Parts: sequence; structure tokens; C-alpha cells
Amino acid sequence: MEETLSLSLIHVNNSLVFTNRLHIILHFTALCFLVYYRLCFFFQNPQTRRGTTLFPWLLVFASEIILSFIWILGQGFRWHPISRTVFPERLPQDDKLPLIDVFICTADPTKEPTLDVMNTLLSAMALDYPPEKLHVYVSDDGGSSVTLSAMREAWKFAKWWIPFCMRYRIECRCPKAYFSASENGGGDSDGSIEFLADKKMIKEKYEAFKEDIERVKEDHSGDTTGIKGQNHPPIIEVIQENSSSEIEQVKLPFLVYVSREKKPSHPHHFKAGALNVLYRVSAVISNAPYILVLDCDMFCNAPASARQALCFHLDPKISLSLAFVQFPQKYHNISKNDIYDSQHRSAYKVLWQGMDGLRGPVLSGTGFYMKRESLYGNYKIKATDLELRQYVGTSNGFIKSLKQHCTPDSDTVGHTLPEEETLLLASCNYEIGTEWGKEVGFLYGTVCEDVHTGFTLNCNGWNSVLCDPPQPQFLGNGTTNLNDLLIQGTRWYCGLLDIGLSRFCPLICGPLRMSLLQSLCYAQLTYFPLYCLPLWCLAIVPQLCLVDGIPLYPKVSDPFFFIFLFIPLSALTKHLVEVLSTGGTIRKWIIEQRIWMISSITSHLYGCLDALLKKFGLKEASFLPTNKVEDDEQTRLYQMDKFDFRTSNMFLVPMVALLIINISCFIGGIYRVLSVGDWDKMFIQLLLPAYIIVVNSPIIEGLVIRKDVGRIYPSTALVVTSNILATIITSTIYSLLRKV
Ligand SMILES: O=c1ccn([C@@H]2O[C@H](COP(=O)(O)OP(=O)(O)O[C@H]3O[C@H](CO)[C@@H](O)[C@H](O)[C@H]3O)[C@@H](O)[C@H]2O)c(=O)[nH]1
Ligand SMILES: [Mn+2]
Repeated sequence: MEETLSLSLIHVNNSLVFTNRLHIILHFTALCFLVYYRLCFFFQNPQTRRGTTLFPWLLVFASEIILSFIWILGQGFRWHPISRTVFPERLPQDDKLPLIDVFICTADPTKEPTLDVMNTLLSAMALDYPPEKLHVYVSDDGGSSVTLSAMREAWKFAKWWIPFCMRYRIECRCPKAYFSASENGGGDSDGSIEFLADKKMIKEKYEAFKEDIERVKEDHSGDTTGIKGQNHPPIIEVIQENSSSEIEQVKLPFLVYVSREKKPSHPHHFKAGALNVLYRVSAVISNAPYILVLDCDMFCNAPASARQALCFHLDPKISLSLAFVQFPQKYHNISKNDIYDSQHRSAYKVLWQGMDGLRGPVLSGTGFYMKRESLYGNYKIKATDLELRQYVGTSNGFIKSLKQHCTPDSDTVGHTLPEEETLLLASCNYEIGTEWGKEVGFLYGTVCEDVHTGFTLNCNGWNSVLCDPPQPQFLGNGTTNLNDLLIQGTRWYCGLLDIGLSRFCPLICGPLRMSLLQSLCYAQLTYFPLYCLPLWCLAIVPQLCLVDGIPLYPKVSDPFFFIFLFIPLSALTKHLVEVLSTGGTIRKWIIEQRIWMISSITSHLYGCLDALLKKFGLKEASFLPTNKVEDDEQTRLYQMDKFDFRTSNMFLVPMVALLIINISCFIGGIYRVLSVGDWDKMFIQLLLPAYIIVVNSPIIEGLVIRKDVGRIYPSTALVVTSNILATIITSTIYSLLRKV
């Protein structure tokens, strides 16, 4: 009886599917009318066309086409959303569970505080899984002796922490999060004297551990990691028991420190390169069939994820073609209103569910359980050993691991380090001439290695699954200031467009190898940085035409007026309904609109430019890790829902310049309309700047009203450059308006 019980269930929300599809039909019909209206204008007799307006009409029409194109791509997500429930209690006995390797990446001890990285490490070591079946590998791209020494300290603390978690079935096994929750009165259900005494003792051990980390940092304060970090031989060390056995023998997961070789002359391919080294090194040590990948700031908030993921990986109906189980990224430091939309609500609560109903969600960098075999490409068709060596490299140990993959028998795992082999596998030269990064492992060529790799897996027939249990399993560090948000966005949008412009273009590769709907989803992800084009255009052209008295939209009495009113209203309402139905508020809806506008005109634009420069070989790829150090002042502003505008002028100038244009055109436009009296022709052109100004009011507030540190400091450079930019834009468009 037990065996027939399913490990997971799928739920389809029929009314959601129905309303989504109805909305698609209505909105699409309206878009067709819009295109018809615009085309009629262009095919009109030039004499009947109102004089000089061809150029702005073309610009606005082009923007509408791009917006409609991205909208159509986005409907793939809305077609068949599903959700899932898992039943981990139906899994086989512990002794029948497979091995799991955990990969944790860290890159920079100054931007990624060592104590936090160690907390992530401890939370992963304490997963609810047989410890002898768990192997944790830390990749340190900083090559920092601080990280290595801190891991030795973490190992010592783990000997206290893990038994404590197991004994009292602690839910949150990240010590930092656990102690801060219990300080705030949350967390424990156990009130026994024994528990409280143990907890006090563990708390003291944790404080001592924190001091040890500080001491380690001081001891190594002379290190020039920044320089050394990019030029050093591979370092691999198993973190083990040293004989001073303070407490009785506790079983801990196997822990390995890996810092791959770095040479300035060799491209290291950022995180994808780091993960591929862990893939190989772990293959000759534990070779677990499933791998959990974590960013250094994403700790396990609950210990159940491994078993939940196995509900899919061990389900005979799903497992054969299943490449990975993705958990949504959630964050521990998000304020109630989340003014920067750092939780990416739309992605993790709407889009991924939509893809889950097709071939599966996109790989999202962290918090996923990957089947090891799925990243080995077509190694099975390599008939000879020579072919295989050209494919995956020359390590005999690694080739052997391919042949004996998926052995859940933990006894075969040698807990000694095959040193020569692992050093070879972590060296710069190992990948030269092989298919690593091209067909094997995480793929190179973009800083969004996750989307690229997930897309290629889906193309090759693999599926994925979204597992979003009510209790968040992983919590990361969300960006809580504008600067980090925009820098991270620029990197992502460059990486995404890289994929869209490469030979992996989802609109070409996708439909041949997966469903059209799934390809649309990937295309939406890779092309949405193009939002910058229509948003820039619609923030300038209709406004300038308003002042000049050039109508670009049908007048109020025209039947087509309703089409032009319906389309934005339909899009805004759909967005609002999605926000409300995923637990958001009206305020959240406005915030998301604002962040969409701000990032479209800044980071989307810079991301697109970076991608183009890279395409033409004028710029090298770079990956600036997101800052994870908390700053008190910044946190205070964030908690008060106030924007922290302390970012570079590169981001501020476009925002300020476009607002100057919108405000002055709005005032000029009102004045003109009042004196001429053609408000019915200009109605939509009046609404547009008004909407932009209202949504972006925090920028105006930051510029003129606020006096705190986070305001937009009106430096001469900012004021002059914004005004120059606004003037250049205005005069260029005006001169073209008159000519074309
Ligand atoms: O050369 C590098 C650069 C980064 N990392 C690690 O990669 C992870 C992600 O970097 P982070 O700076 O946190 O970037 P985010 O923008 O926050 O990360 C998101 O976007 C990345 C793709 O750009 C994905 O890889 C991540 O999983 C996803 O959370 C971190 O653990 C880093 O330590 C490396 O190991 N080596
Ligand atoms: Mn991150």
C-alpha cells in the first residue's frame, strides 16, 4: 500500500487558468486594433496626415510594438500555472536514501562577511539528512586564508551545534538566524529546563565562535587577498577532526574547502567556473547523484529541503527526465513594503509557477537540487576513452566516476582525499580543449549561467520542478539599497541579453526542442531588458509632442480612444490582480511599477549596452558580487521605506533628466491645452506624464524635500549633467520633429 502512495501532487487552479486565458484573448484583440489604427495612419494619404508628425508616430509605434512583443512572450507564463505538494514522510528509510553533495560558493571576504558564510555552511551541514550521506564543499574564489581558517572554527562549533539541533529538532538551523529569532521571542517550542540549559551553553559556544572568527580576521588582516585571490595554485583541504576530542564522537557531514587555481591569464568564468570545479572535485570524492547548490548568503532556513526535493528525484514517474528541483529565492531581510521589490515577487510567485506547468522553472542560481548526471551532456555516446577524454578532460578518477555514478551505497565513499587528482581537477589548464562550460557542467559565456544552463537542459529534454512549500526552505540576503539593486540589475540584464543575442536565442533554439510556450517564457526572460527602449521613448516623445501640440493618440471622441485606454488599464489591472492574489497590497503594486520604470531606464539600458559592447568584443565580461555587508544607516532608511539614493550619477542622471522633461512638459502642456483648448486630442498625452510623475514621486521627494543622508544630493555635477542631458534630448527630438 505504502508504495502506491504518490510522493507529490500537482494542483491546477482552474479559475486562474481561465481568467488568464480570457485576459490574453481580450488584451491581444485590443493590441490588434492598436496596430490596425497605427497602420491606417501610415497608409493614409500624406496630405491628409497632419503635417510633420510621421517621426514621433513611428517612434511611439515602435515602442508599442516592442511592448506588445514582450507582453506576448510573457503570456507563456500565464497559460498553465500549477503548484505542488510533497509528502516527504512517504520516502524510503534513511538507509535507502541517496548521497547528497552541497556546493556553497563564496568569492570575496570583504563583500561577503565570513561569519555569514559560515552560518550558511552550518545550516547546510545541519540539514535533516543522515550526516554520513551529506558532503559539503565550499568554493572560495577569493582564495582567502580567512575563509579556510574560519571553516576550521565552524567545524569545531558544528560538533556542538548539530547534535543540539538534532536532539531538540530545531527548525531554523542557521545559528545566527536562530539566536536572533529567539532573542525576539520566536522559535522554540521546548521549554524544558534541560533544553534551556543546553541552549544557553550553545549560545555561549556561538559567541566564542564569533570571537574566533574575529580573531582569524585580525590574524590575517595583513593578507592581500585582493591580489593573491586572482593568482594562486589550487588549494583543497578536508576539514577534519583534530584529536582534542572535547565531546563524544559526533557524526558530521564531510566538509571540504576548495579554492581553484587562478591565473590572471586564464578566464575563470566566475560562478559557473567555480561550480564546475566543485562538480569535478566532488565527483572523485563522494560523487553523490544529487547536488544542492547554495550562494554563500543563502542559508537553510528549515532542514526539510533535501527530503522535499527527493520527493521528486525519487519519484519513478518523474525522476527519469528530471534535472533539478528549484526552490524559490526568498530573503530574510525584506521589509514589509519591500520598496526595491528585492523579493522579485513576480518571478518567484507567478512566472516560475507558470513555467512549472510547462517544462519546469528556470534554474535560479541557488537553492536547487540538481541531478549530477544531467550536467554531463552526451558523455554516454562517446565510444572510446580518447573521445571521452576530449569531452570531459584527462582525469582518470573523474572518468571512473562517470561510470559508477548514482551509487547510493554510502560505504563506497572513500573519506580520504585523492590529492593529486583533485588538484588536477581544480587547475586552470584542466578545461582547455574539453567541453566544460560548452556542453558539460554549468555553461559559460554569460554571467547568468543559471538561466543559460537551465535553458539548455530544457532544450535537451530535461525537465525541472518548482518546490515552494509554505515554510521557506532557503533565505538569502536581498538587496536593500538602490545602488546594489541597479548594479545587480545591470549585470543580470547584460547576462540575459547575452543569451538572447547568442546562438542559443530561445526564439530559434526553443521551439525546435521544447514547447512553444516554454520557449516564449525563456524569450521573455532574455529579451525583457529591451524594455529600456520603449520606456525611454515613451518618457520623452509624447511629452515633447504635447508641448508642441502634436497629437499621437486618438482623441476622446474617436472609437479607438477606448482601445488606447483599455490597453494600459488592462495591463495595470492584470498586474494589480497578480500582486493582490500573491499576498501583496496596492502599495506594493505601485512600488513594482516604480522599480520597473527606474530599472528600465537605468540598469536595463546599461545591461543592454554592456551586452552589445561584449558582443562586438569591446568589453570584457565582469561579475561584481553583490555587497552583503549590512550598513546601519542604510538599513534604517530601508526599514522606514525611504529610498537610499546614495548611488552613482550614472544611475541618477537619467532618472532626474527624464523627470525634468516630464514635469516641464506636463506644465507646458497644461498651459498650452488651456490656451488652445484641444484637451480632447491631448488627453492621453496629458495622462502619461502625470502617471510617470506620480509613480516616481519619491525621486522628486529625494531631490527637493528630503534632508537626510539618503536624499539625492544636488551636487553641481548631478544638476549640470541632468540638465545637459535633458536639453540634448529635447533639442534633438525637436529638431527631428520639425524635419521628418
Ligand atoms: O567569480 C565569482 C562571482 C560570484 N561567485 C558567487 O556567486 C554567488 C552569487 O553572487 P552574488 O554576488 O550574490 O550575485 P547575485 O546577483 O545576488 O546572484 C544572483 O544572480 C547570479 C547570476 O548573476 C546567480 O548566480 C545567483 O545564484 C543569484 O542569486 C555568490 O555566492 C558569490 O560568492 C563566485 O563564486 N565566483
Ligand atoms: Mn546574492
